[in-house]
Amino acid sequence: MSDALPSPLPAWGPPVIRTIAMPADTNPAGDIFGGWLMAQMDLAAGNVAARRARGRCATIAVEGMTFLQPVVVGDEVSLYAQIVSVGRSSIRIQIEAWRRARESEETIKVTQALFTFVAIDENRRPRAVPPETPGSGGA
Ligand SMILES: CCCCCCCCCCCCCCCC(=O)SCCNC(=O)CCNC(=O)[C@H](O)C(C)(C)COP(=O)(O)OP(=O)(O)OC[C@H]1O[C@@H](n2cnc3c(N)ncnc32)[C@H](O)[C@@H]1OP(=O)(O)O
Repeated sequence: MSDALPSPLPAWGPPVIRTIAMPADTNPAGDIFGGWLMAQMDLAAGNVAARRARGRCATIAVEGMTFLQPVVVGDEVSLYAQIVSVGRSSIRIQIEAWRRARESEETIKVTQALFTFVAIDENRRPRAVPPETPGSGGA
């Protein structure tokens, strides 16, 4: 029998990014800066979008950005992503960030948002997202 604690993590597969919150990422109050978390979410979603679109993508919108719990220095922060839908040139991706305190197995959802990316060409104009291929992601 396993001693592992039950985990409510999203069933979206492994995190796209896992990183450690560092002192340089704090706001004046000493907690982790929300802008740093948003940047991590943008990076994670952008990585998923670029993989699905097989090339460059630009963030066009962020909906429902919600900060549920604070993150503190030393936390392990994991970014989970799921493609929600794919349009002609756009890809919508749900992102959640979860924290794990350094010396705990408890994981807590700290932020969530819906990012929309547009696949762009070399002139930064929208291009069609190519058909899905094995390994390029869902939806
Ligand atoms: C060289 C290396 C490459 C590979 C590298 C891989 C690395 C991977 C990791 C990096 C990960 C970092 C990721 C950071 C990504 C940025 O930081 S990007 C920087 C911030 N974003 C920007 O500067 C974008 C600025 N905006 C623009 O340039 C233009 O709006 C765009 C994006 C070119 C779109 O042009 P547009 O004429 O407005 O587009 P339009 O044809 O009207 O609509 C296009 C689509 O967007 C949808 N749309 C339009 N407005 C909205 C809206 N408000 N909300 C939702 N959807 C909308 C439309 O419905 C349409 O969807 P489809 O029907 O085609 O599916």
